[in-house]
Amino acid sequence: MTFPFPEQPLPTWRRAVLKVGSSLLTDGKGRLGKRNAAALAGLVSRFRDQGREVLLVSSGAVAAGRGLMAGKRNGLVQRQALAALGQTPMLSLWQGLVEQPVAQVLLSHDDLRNRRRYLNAQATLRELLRIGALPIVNENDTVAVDELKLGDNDNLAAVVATLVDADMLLIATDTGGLYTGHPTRDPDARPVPRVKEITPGIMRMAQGGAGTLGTGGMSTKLEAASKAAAADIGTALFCGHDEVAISALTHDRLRGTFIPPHGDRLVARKMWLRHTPPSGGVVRIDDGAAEALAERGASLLPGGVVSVEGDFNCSAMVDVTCAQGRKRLARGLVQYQSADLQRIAGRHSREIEAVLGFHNGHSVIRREDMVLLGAAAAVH
Ligand SMILES: Nc1ncnc2c1ncn2[C@@H]1O[C@H](COP(=O)(O)OP(=O)(O)O)[C@@H](O)[C@H]1O
Ligand SMILES: N[C@@H](CCC(=O)OP(=O)(O)O)C(=O)O
Repeated sequence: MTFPFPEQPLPTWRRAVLKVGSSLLTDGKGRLGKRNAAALAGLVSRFRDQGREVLLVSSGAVAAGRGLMAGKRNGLVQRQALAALGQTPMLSLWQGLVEQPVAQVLLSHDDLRNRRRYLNAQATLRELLRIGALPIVNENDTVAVDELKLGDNDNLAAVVATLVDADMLLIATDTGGLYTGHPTRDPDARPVPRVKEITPGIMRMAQGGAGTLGTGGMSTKLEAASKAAAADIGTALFCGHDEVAISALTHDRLRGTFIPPHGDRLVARKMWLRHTPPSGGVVRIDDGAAEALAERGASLLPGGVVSVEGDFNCSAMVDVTCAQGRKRLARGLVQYQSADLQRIAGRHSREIEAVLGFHNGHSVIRREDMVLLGAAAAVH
């Protein structure tokens, strides 16, 4: 019996990388299975309805390839062939479960070491998010020989999170999160809900590698969390087959392990936002939006905008105030210039493109581009 994880609040985020490993995508016979993927695809869709962006890092190509061929094939070149065979079935599995179009992105170490290719990968991923596709990233196993391998998809997910400037790394596992010892083999193993820092002692808790299908297991998840924390991205480990844990995430609650970011980047960014010169522009918002900003740390959506004052460009620093009066609630960088913002004020985010003929994202001011002022700042 494994002990359950307590529920805890999870810092709100706007763009996340969700990593799903082979063990969650295969059935008992090692074939590609739909059950867990369906619940996780549902989670991706709910995040999208909430106006958040998600990229998927999905394993399962080798397992899917193995499911198609009889006999054992474990050498490098055989795994590469299995990955090539299984890549399309893995992608089709996801495409059958989400409404948005899925986009296949295969990366290798070389792509990320070369600055031009790194920037190209970054631009493509951002464009895919902008047009509403679901990027599904996997290692390009077919060309990645051992010394050029990124290694495993947990570490790849941390690299992708940094690449797209995500503010959360969500790693689904086949167990509840990190335990003090192996969850099924060690009867004394207890849940670890929060890890402040990945020390050698914490690494020792993760024993052995993954099962026969994956390459990761818990130790690569901790390595990935450590990389993400250094890039100021928090990591949440949760059970990818526990419906309650999955649904909790849509309310920014975690049943699993949280590894917080180191925090320096956020502090520096908030400082910078606080001191960026104003453009003179004012965005007035209704009470619901004011509450969402202060209580839930949400981005400002066009639906909450009541009126706009002043002439400003996209990316200008504006004051966010109540609908009446001059009380300043926040300041932030706008995604739309004043004339466009006037036209989308009060509208739903999904109407933006129809009204303006283009789309700069769901938000008027993204969470990471905003700093709360006065009493509201005390909450977030
Ligand atoms: N301390 C630990 N806490 C949790 N899981 C651990 C620990 N040590 C080893 N493990 C193993 O790691 C597995 C989690 O990785 P898993 O989700 O299978 O990986 P992948 O995503 O690579 O398929 C657990 O099921 C367990 O077998
Ligand atoms: N690229 C491989 C997965 C490698 C991997 O890291 O697997 P896992 O440990 O299950 O996340 C594949 O698609 O099968």
